[in-house]
Amino acid sequence: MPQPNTPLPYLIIDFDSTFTQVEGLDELADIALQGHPDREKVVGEIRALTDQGMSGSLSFSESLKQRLALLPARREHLPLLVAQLKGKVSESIVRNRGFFEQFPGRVYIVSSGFREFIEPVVADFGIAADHVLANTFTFDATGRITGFDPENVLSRDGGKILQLRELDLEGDVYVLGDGYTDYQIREAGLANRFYAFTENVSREAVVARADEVLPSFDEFLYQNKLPMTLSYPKNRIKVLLLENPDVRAAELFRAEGYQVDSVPGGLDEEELLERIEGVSILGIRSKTQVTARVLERANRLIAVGAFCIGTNQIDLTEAMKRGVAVFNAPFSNTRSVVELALGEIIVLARRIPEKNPKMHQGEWDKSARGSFEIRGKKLGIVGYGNIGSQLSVVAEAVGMQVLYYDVAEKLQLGNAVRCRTLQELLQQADVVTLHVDGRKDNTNLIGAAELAMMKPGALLLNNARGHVVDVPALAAALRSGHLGGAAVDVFPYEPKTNDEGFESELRGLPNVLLTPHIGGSTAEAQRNIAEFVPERIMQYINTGNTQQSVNFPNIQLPLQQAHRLIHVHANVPGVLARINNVLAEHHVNILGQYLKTNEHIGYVITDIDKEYDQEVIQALRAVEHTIKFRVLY
Ligand SMILES: NC(=O)c1ccc[n+]([C@@H]2O[C@H](COP(=O)([O-])OP(=O)(O)OC[C@H]3O[C@@H](n4cnc5c(N)ncnc54)[C@H](O)[C@@H]3O)[C@@H](O)[C@H]2O)c1
Ligand SMILES: O=C(O)CC[C@@H](O)C(=O)O
Repeated sequence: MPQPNTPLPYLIIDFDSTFTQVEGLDELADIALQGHPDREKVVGEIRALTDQGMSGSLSFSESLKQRLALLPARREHLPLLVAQLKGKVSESIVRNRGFFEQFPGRVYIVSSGFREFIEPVVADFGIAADHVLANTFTFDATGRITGFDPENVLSRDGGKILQLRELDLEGDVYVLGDGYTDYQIREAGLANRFYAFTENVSREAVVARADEVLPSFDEFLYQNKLPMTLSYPKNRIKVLLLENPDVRAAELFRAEGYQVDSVPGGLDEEELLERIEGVSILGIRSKTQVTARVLERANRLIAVGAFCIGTNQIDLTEAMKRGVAVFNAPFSNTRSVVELALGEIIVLARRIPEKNPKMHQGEWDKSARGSFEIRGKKLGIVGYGNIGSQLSVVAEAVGMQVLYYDVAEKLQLGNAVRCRTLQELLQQADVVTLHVDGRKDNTNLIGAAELAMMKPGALLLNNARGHVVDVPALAAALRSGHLGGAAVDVFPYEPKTNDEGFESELRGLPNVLLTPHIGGSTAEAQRNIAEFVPERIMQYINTGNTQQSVNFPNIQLPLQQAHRLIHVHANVPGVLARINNVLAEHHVNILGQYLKTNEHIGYVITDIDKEYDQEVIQALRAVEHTIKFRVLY
């Protein structure tokens, strides 16, 4: 690791809920009370006492005394506790193990917890026993923990202050902790700074007094320009989620340590322009337009997540040219759309959109007129991609004969028959269903001429994109009775929120089923999407893997013991050579490298074998035609 530029201050680090994610005594209570009939009640009481002691509402020594009195713990419980705590060290501390191993002499663990479990946990990080200042248990002859050594200064109120006085450290002292007793060291003038560590727990009273708040240890290292494993603290990564993706998405981003902001509904361009600065990850669905103007304003944007299939709402080329990777969920809601389409075919074939409102108005209209079975009927699928081809299988299973038309060569599933032209399909199908993508060229793919080619009484479904169908022409074909019905889920203009009204020429027409773009709106699909998209984005941020990005060259380089650099540049000759010259000039050896280009950009992942210094980084950033450069770890 590179050396810090200035002498390192002494770091006084609390153990419970700071070095580890949990309170040692709470964990011990859990172990000691296994099988105890009042386990939950007693553990709850112990936790409450811990909290009161930490926030300063109960004196520390009183809190400790009362907790130990409630605890039927024994010496033989301690190895179990240590093993448990080793698995619960705070994630950012684990991540920066190298820092502790490099500077063990500058770190003290000062804790009101107990040496018996602290010492073995921190030893794994190179922190020696004489840098652990903590209480010690007392035991009776049978091995039961009876209390604590009252001679130890840390068992008293203000114990940490007394301990720091005894230590008498020379030079700067910084305290990192989650409790009031940690802050007291600074208050007593024994530390230059107090950092409230909130990765595991955040106490209002403590945060209010802190010089700085640390959502992670990375943030401390970053602020103090100290060597760290990540190049950038995750808590500085801001996520903006629009259009209500499933809550799981925010949960996953938060669990990764990112800051998450959500705005229900969509934002129009002006509103998004106001919100986009400083955002690293933007999450949208089908409504939000990510335009060139938005991308220009997006000064920190790393990735856009489309929490849906369609990405026609995003200026993909502009995003690519600005080094912003876009990810979507290409098949998380496929099945939901297929099920909706199948339901719609049956519902239209039975003229339910007419019969259902009549029933609600008290009208009994029992008749078979215009109603038919779908068995044996011809289903024409336009766009035989993920949705189209899956619908093909399901429709055959209920006895339909499938025809399909696709501009690309596609694997023909089951007994489906390929049509060589759209016209061929339109002329034969009893039901036409659209599943083409939302590319601009597909605007008005189905207009008056195409509708006229359809069989009299045929049905049309559009669950793809609103602009694919010429809506006035469709309305005319329905009004004239040429078409027997239609189901439409997507519209050229869709309301921004549920508070906005819906206007369309299709309203009130016979046998027309209108739905508010809910093809993919099922619990299963939304959950799948909310897991799929954040996973892809986090993989990109953490490893550079762009597999399944819709606008970046797809690269995956296996992880290895190395430092990883990623570089996005304009696709002009010689950039890779220049990157490698910089590395060679700085005697940096390349362990692995993968470059892939497309018509606009080149994307290269480089693994190097040794510590990089700021000079190499600056030189790489300065390589001509660089769009984005990031050091991952
Ligand atoms: N209603 C909803 O809620 C909802 C949900 C999911 C997806 N969608 C939309 O459904 C559509 C299909 O999704 P998918 O996942 O199957 O996409 P996909 O990319 O897998 O398939 C689209 C297919 O359409 C073909 N195609 C494109 N233009 C064509 C044309 N003019 N004629 C014939 N074939 C053409 C492509 O070659 C491709 O095979 C997309 O527009 C998507 O945005 C809507
Ligand atoms: O949920 C959405 O907003 C869009 C759903 C669908 O059109 C998609 O593209 O996946």
